[in-house]
Amino acid sequence: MGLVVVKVGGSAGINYEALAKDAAALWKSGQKLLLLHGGSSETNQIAEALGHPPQFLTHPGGMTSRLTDRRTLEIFEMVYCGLVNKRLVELLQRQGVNAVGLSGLDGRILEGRRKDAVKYVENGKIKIHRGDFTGSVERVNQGLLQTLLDSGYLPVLTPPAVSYEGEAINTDGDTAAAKVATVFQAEALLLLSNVPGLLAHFPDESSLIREIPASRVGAPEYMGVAQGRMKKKVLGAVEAVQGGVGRVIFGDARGEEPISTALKGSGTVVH
Ligand SMILES: Nc1ncnc2c1ncn2[C@@H]1O[C@H](COP(=O)(O)OP(=O)(O)OP(=O)(O)O)[C@@H](O)[C@H]1O
Repeated sequence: MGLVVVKVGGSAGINYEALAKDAAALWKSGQKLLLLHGGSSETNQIAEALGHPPQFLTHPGGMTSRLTDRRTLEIFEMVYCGLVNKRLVELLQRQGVNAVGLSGLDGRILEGRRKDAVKYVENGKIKIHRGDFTGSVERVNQGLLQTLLDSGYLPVLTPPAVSYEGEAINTDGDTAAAKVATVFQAEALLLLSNVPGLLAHFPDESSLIREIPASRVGAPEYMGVAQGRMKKKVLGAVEAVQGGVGRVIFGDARGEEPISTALKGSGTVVH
């Protein structure tokens, strides 16, 4: 059995207990897993509560990202590395799985270039925001992850990543997961979120796209229907399938047995 990489989204509605239960059952049956997670919705809530509300930048291509100044980075770390990561590790430990929670900073697991200056659009004009702590993952410390897996530990990974200069950088979890899956030549990459999969007419859940041929996933008919951050998932899928990952599945993490259900082919399967 090959490795399955599972990215659990951080939008509202994720059933973490069901996810941990399912992961534990699969793990005990011998399925090697590597988990990554997000935390965007809880980060927004806690940033509000702490009086440093989230701000988002819209890039010239239409993609949006969180403006990450130093204070935002600290709040991001509290939620991703603290709250969400330890929640998942605890739930897995309760299920008898020896999970190890690590950020991309630890052991330089997820490494990339810091993008200090970010282009964004405001009132139709392109502007530059400086001093951002963001970047995308270019390298994965596969050796460390393999050592953990070989020793029977289930790695639970989270952003931030680390820059080549050693700074913490906010990075997109979906494309980071795609990078990890590619490096491992994983059997499958699951991108689980609070929707049934890629919807042709978001938010109409009955418009689920069931299957996408790997050669077509980057085409406008699919890229075009993904709005906002869903675009990152489609980009991640393109990278993974082109990089040799067996299949990518966009699945639902709100119900019972979310990993097994996705592996059985519900959701949107890219192969
Ligand atoms: N065509 C589409 N099909 C399905 N979802 C879509 C589509 N277009 C936009 N979305 C939105 O994308 C969201 C999922 O992306 P998002 O990045 O918010 O989630 P996540 O991965 O769960 O969170 P995090 O970034 O914290 O990991 C859905 O909640 C939905 O609102």
